[in-house]
Amino acid sequence: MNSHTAISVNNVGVSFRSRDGDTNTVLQGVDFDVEHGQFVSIVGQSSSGKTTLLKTISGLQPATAGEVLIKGAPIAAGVTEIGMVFQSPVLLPWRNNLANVLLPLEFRGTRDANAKAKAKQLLAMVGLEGKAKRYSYELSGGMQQRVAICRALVSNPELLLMDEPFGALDAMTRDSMNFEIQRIWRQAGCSVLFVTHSISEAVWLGDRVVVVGGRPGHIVADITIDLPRPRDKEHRYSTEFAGYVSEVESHIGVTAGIS
Ligand SMILES: Nc1ncnc2c1ncn2[C@@H]1O[C@H](COP(=O)(O)OP(=O)(O)OP(=O)(O)O)[C@@H](O)[C@H]1O
Repeated sequence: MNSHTAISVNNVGVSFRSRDGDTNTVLQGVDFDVEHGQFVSIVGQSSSGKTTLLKTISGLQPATAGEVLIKGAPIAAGVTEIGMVFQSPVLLPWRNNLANVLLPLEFRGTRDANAKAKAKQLLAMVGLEGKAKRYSYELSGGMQQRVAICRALVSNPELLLMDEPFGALDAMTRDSMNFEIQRIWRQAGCSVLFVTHSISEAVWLGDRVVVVGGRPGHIVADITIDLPRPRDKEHRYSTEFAGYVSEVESHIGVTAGIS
């Protein structure tokens, strides 16, 4: 760990015990750091433990071995430093979009005089400035996911955890959200851990692609993606991009992608 390290995952293991007493070790010896402001994509076969890893980093799932440190401190102390976005936006239908964004501050009792302005500023950042008073049922899937991203960012988290955030969107919306999240991340200045089933999405977005594999799950590859930023469409058709996709595929153990 150095002064730029946002998060350290130190030799983490997670086991579950079934009702009949069997132990299922899902993760073992998971060890990696994320630098402040880095975008790290996580890929791996289904059931390899990617969601379990994100939950453990967020503190929702206790590690049975090792530890997770956020800026050098145990996660329990720094839980407000983390924002989460899931595949489903899970917005409360009786609250308008602005009130949904403000929700984490109300839960934590940290809503202050500037909160509303901050929430409005985030909605404007994701292109929803005119939708603050609208309700989730009035928005498209991509717009709902942008509100969920604002809700995750409203506490100025050090780390944004995203678990297949665009998995439920149609291909064209997903494509535009890929551009959006790149812009949002650069503006927000936080670190991102981004789980996806799409290898090309992982490569296109990531500073690194971390591959989880094996039984129990561990990190089988950690590949630095040395493509220029900001990334645009032409990078997806470059030889370098194709090379990275092929390298990630070889570590996952598939030849035709995983979704
Ligand atoms: N609370 C739990 N209790 C028992 N087993 C669990 C629990 N949570 C996850 N598991 C098991 O851990 C393994 C990894 O699950 P996880 O959801 O982390 O995988 P994943 O890589 O995210 O999968 P996918 O790509 O399909 O979403 C699975 O076998 C799952 O059944």
